[in-house]
Amino acid sequence: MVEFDDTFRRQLRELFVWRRDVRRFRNQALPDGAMERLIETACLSPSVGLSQPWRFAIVDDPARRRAVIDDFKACNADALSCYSGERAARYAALKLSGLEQAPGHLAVFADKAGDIGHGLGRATMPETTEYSVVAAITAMWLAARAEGIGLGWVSILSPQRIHGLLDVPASWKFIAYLCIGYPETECDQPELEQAKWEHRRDASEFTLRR
Ligand SMILES: Cc1cc2c(cc1C)N(C[C@H](O)[C@H](O)[C@H](O)COP(=O)(O)O)c1[nH]c(=O)[nH]c(=O)c1N2
Repeated sequence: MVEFDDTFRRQLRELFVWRRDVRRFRNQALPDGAMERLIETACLSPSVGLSQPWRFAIVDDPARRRAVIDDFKACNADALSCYSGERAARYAALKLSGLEQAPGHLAVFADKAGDIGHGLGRATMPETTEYSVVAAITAMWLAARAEGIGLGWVSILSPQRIHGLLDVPASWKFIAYLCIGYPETECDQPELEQAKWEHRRDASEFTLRR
């Protein structure tokens, strides 16, 4: 039995406050085993029916990394073309991935065909497979920050192209591409808020009582 005290709870709260989506990385390699440790922690996450549907591809191959960066550039140019005027100028000024600098590249998938868990909880809500993988990514995000390691989620990518260029099983659905490394700076405010793209709102704005 483990008990958590007030000091721990305060620190845990600080961890939530200081976790950031990181796009700017220092030129410093990750220590040996860090990526594997983060994956192990992610695998402690809840999953529907204990299905453990998370699948990981550590991307070290320079040609594959380059292809991911090229895909990001193409998708980001397409995204920019959807905005106009001042919003387009703001979008163009944002840094939306640290793919070029991050020492660690990790693609995360959900196995839609795995029979671990025997289908429990998924019959009426098959999307709970993907939800479980997102829960694991959130755990990894926080575990990384607790070690001073930054994680940045890149979704400005073509799932089909990423799937193809990483040559993973057909049943794996692409969920996230993560950049992992040491952040240039630490901050308690989201970068998109600093850039005045969007601001954080109070929890009461998102909560109904019924
Ligand atoms: C599913 C999903 C997908 C993305 C993101 C997040 C999540 C949850 N975020 C990061 C996102 O912009 C960031 O979380 C918010 O701006 C809040 O900032 P903090 O995470 O609190 O620093 C993100 N950021 C970015 O620069 N490029 C991207 O492609 C994405 N994609």
